[in-house]
Amino acid sequence: MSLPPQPSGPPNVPSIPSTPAPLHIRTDPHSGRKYHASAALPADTDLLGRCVPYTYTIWKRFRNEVCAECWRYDGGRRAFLTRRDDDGLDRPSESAISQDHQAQRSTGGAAVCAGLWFCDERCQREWIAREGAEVVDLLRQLEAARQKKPRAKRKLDAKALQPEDVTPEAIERAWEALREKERSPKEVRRWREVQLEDYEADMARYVLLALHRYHRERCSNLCPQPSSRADGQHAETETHPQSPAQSDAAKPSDYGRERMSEWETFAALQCNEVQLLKACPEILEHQTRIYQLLKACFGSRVAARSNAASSRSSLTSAPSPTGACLRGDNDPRPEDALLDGSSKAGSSTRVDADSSTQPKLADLVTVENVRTILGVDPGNSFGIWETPLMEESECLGFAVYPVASFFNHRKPRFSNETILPLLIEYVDADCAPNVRKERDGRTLRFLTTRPVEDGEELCISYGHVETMDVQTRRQELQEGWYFECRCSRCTAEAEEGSRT
Ligand SMILES: C[S@@+](CC[C@H](N)C(=O)[O-])C[C@H]1O[C@@H](n2cnc3c(N)ncnc32)[C@H](O)[C@@H]1O
Repeated sequence: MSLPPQPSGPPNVPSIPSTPAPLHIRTDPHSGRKYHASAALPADTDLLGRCVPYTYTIWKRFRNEVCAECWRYDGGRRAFLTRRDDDGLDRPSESAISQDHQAQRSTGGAAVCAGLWFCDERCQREWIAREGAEVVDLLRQLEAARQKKPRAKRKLDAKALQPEDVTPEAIERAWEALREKERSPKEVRRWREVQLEDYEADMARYVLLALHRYHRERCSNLCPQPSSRADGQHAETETHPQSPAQSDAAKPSDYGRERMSEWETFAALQCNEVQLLKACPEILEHQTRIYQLLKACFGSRVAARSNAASSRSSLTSAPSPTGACLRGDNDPRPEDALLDGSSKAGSSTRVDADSSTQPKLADLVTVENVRTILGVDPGNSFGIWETPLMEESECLGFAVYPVASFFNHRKPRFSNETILPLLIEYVDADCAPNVRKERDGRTLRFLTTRPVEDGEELCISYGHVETMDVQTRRQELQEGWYFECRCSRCTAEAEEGSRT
């Protein structure tokens, strides 16, 4: 599902790109949007600067071996990870309260960990400054819903779709059923009991981080407010797969606009929901369970209030020292403030007087947004691979870098369909990637591998397929990224194969 690693290139390249970025987006009816050079560029041109992920997840298996900030991994050794969650940071009230709150769900009253480990205080502070201090509490709540022990495999819903039944309409019906159910607060409260399997909890973290980023953008007025989707209708599908929330965000034609918000760019990425579910129909059930839990914990203010109320009684019997001196009994709970969207980066535990007009995280936990985020992963995300990259490198998780996801894999050959197939060695060079990717911590950089002409398409390689024969290569790209590769090399080799 995630883009595999690229070999690293030389490190001696500038980190700041020339501005404005020397590339623009064009659209092709078959391969969608793609980058082109806006001018002749020398080798080693830094095309996008340092790209940071919009959202990511580290698989649970590696979570206590990888720094959540710089993604350092030391072959499974953990000695370099000296900080955890927000431990040691001066953030008394929310943390203490939320841990107490979570004690309800954890066994034996032990506080639930948010699942964040850091090299040192610097990494910890950087992560918290970027993501928001309140996210630590949100992740704690989410982790409390992770199954404690893997159970025997859950019996899949008898009505689960079969691959041949997977159509956009069938998927829409499944989500519409959830929209119907969530009209009942009682039903949503029941969803709080959902226990997520590891895969589901890891994906839920990815969704939650994206929703929270979107929320922060709206709080800083960087992002348009979502339009009301009471009818639950999705945007009309254009020639290229569209995200469910794309009409709230950008159309492909919006590219080139002066400034798109990060959420708009993220939500405008190609949606591979149908392709993913056709390949693995059981994922739909995982996705709906992720939604139920997120809705119940973070999207339902009714449920959140009752949650906060029961937490209040547990606090009364065992108040945390810091919480007790910071709040009066009638003060709003930090959990309410968080869901009301009035807690800005953990700096305040009070709900402002005008909180009703402020953006609310709860309002973003919608079927459309969650489907958009889940639909972006397959085919757009980049694997977080152990470095230096080797044959046996571990894939530690995945991340989405919205602006980086418009690079196509090699140059598709569409405009010249009528040209007789060229010699394979020649077309290989013709469509060979002219951009390489480098990872430094959590940032990615994209650099030209050779001089590029004005207007030339800029493309990367999606990974380890390069040495495979054309059939295997196309199959890998189809199964991993859901497209039939139309690059000159694949096209020519396939034509050659069918002639011989
Ligand atoms: C990471 S996205 C790249 C951006 C994409 N073109 C878009 O409009 O969002 C990957 C998708 O681009 C298209 N694509 C990329 N490289 C291609 C190629 N060599 N041949 C055909 N389609 C390609 C496929 O639809 C693929 O699923």
